[in-house]
Amino acid sequence: MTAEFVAVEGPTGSGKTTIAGLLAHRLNGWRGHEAVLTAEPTRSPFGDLVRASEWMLQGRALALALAADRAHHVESMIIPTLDSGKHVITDRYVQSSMVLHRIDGLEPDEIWTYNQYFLQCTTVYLVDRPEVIASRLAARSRATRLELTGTPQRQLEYYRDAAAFLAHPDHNWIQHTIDCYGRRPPEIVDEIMRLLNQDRIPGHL
Ligand SMILES: Nc1ncnc2c1ncn2[C@@H]1O[C@H](COP(=O)(O)OP(=O)(O)O)[C@@H](O)[C@H]1O
Ligand SMILES: Cc1cn([C@H]2C[C@H](O)[C@@H](COP(=O)(O)OP(=O)(O)O)O2)c(=O)[nH]c1=O
Repeated sequence: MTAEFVAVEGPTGSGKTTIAGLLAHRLNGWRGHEAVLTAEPTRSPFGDLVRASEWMLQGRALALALAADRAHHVESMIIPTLDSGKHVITDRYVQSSMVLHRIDGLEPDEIWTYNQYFLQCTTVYLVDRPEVIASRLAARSRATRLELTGTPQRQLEYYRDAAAFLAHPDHNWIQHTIDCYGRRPPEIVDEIMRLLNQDRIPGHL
């Protein structure tokens, strides 16, 4: 069995960071492989620069900057970690770009051209009621530019479009949508584990 590459996706405030952390813990040792948790934008100096530049970089410039950060992430961390036999769980990946840079004014086809060559993964989409997500965002002390621009409804809609796009036979990504409404994080992780156990996941292609 090869190590698995799993992305946790969903609107801001849907629980990605919480679930990705718990999932990495549960995947540690699964099928005999350790698990490594990572995130995008990366915690590298370049990822930090991109995150800090979100108010200045917009549209195409931001999408290209995130794609550069992702290229470095895939080449310098994700592939070597999978090659060393460890599962990789990332908090955000290609689908975040498909949603957030669309909110920032780009067409999906353009965003895809910047992302089409990246290593495919198994994607878990977290969805919840827009009002639940909105109430979590309202409780946050800080918001990024894109969080202030795109409503939870719009992010949910664009995530559905991204899932449909990547389900096309030309792309054929393995994707699961988890309805988190009224469920505690450990239950959500149980559901993800059940789905991963069911999959014949190609993992590191
Ligand atoms: N299933 C859940 N039920 C209740 N609260 C949750 C759940 N998942 C996450 N939260 C809480 O919602 C907030 C946003 O979660 P977070 O993981 O930061 O979301 P994201 O990374 O998608 O922005 C946090 O305060 C977290 O504790
Ligand atoms: C991965 C990714 C993130 N982003 C943005 C979304 C957020 O505003 C920011 C990440 O902020 P951060 O606070 O680090 O993460 P999160 O919102 O998941 O808790 O980067 C993009 O614009 N495009 C992308 O492809």
